[in-house]
Amino acid sequence: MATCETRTVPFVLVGAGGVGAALLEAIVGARALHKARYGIRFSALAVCDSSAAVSGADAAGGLSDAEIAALIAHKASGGKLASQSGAVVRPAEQDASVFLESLVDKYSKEAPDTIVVDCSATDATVPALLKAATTANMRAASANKKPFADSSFRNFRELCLAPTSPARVRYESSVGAGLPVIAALARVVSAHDAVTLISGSFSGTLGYAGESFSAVVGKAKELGYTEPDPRDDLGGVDVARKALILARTLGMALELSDVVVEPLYTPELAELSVPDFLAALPTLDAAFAAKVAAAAAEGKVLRYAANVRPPAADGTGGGSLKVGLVAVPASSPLGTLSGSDNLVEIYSQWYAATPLVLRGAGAGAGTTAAGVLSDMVELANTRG
Ligand SMILES: NC(=O)C1=CN([C@@H]2O[C@H](COP(=O)(O)OP(=O)(O)OC[C@H]3O[C@@H](n4cnc5c(N)ncnc54)[C@H](OP(=O)(O)O)[C@@H]3O)[C@@H](O)[C@H]2O)C=CC1
Ligand SMILES: N[C@@H](CC=O)C(=O)O
Repeated sequence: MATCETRTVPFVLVGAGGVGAALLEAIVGARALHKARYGIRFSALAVCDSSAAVSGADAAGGLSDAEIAALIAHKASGGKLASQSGAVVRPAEQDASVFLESLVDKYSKEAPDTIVVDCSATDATVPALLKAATTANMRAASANKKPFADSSFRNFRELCLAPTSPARVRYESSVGAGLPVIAALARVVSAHDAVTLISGSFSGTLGYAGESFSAVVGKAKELGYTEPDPRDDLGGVDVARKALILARTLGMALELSDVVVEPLYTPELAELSVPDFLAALPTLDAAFAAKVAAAAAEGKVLRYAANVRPPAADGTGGGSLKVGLVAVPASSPLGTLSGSDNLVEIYSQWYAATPLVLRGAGAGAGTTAAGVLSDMVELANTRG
């Protein structure tokens, strides 16, 4: 019987919170499948949190599965990686982006086919991801939206739209978590099927928007759906980033400031710290409940919806991005969403009367990590 050699695929993980830990767990759980089906074994060369990087030294130069399990337990108990023995601690005065870029630089020399995986929620990863996207055999996968929605379309173009990029950079979980939204859109784009509209609900947290406001936000936070800073969710910025990422994937040269955003909280609350902000949320309950009741009186429900409208095929109109609260019929596709479900409808030349629809869990550490892992397998399988 022929034996299939197993190829080691090294990676560096930035971010060891809910999604990062779920990813490590999923990688260890998928070892037998990855070996049998793809002939690969992922090896964690380093894992970073906001304080430090820990690296491994098993036969493939990575963390052993026992070390990964201990790291996950340490993070779950609220620990910092800086307290782990052998950790490379980021000096307090060093900018996080410099620390991460120099780490990626080191591995670009020691293990040139490393995949840099971003499961953090910081834009400090931009230089590290750009380095991975533009260095010989390196690759990048990200659940983090910020680098893809940052202030420079130029960065996005270098990360995702350069001719070599589709095989080098994946950011599937940045929109709709594990739902293959970017993959579906990329196929539509590659077939020159002009997209006329992308619409739906792109927030797991705000999918709950029909119930008691503060209780629902608290529940979403407990379930790990909210951003590390939940004001990003409630201010609409998280959905705006997702809309922008979809627009940029279509090639639209837009910035976050081009998105028309309707926040769900008042400007005074924006000034508060996160704990004070969460404590103040019940003050919004009565006004929100009144909106829910007004919609219900017309057989409607409230949803936080997004619309990405590209310019018309004849070049007229600059295109528009809009996210905000809408009242929709309770029986409509958007109206029947529940829990953390997302709905993404893509209208195009070939999906004109009936859109291409992706619907399902749009938040949660497990499904988000699954999307990242699938990105990593694709990157490992598409080496030049
Ligand atoms: N949760 C979800 O449902 C989804 C999340 N995402 C995205 O996934 C990402 C992670 O989300 P989640 O796991 O829930 O968030 P968490 O807050 O649980 O984890 C974030 C992690 O990033 C680390 N981090 C912060 N700054 C840095 C830095 N400078 N260098 C290295 N690591 C850093 C944190 O470190 P420390 O532990 O020290 O604080 C933490 O480990 C986010 O970008 C989010 O938008 C995408 C889709 C769905
Ligand atoms: N905070 C986000 C997480 C996924 O992107 C959400 O609620 O959808």
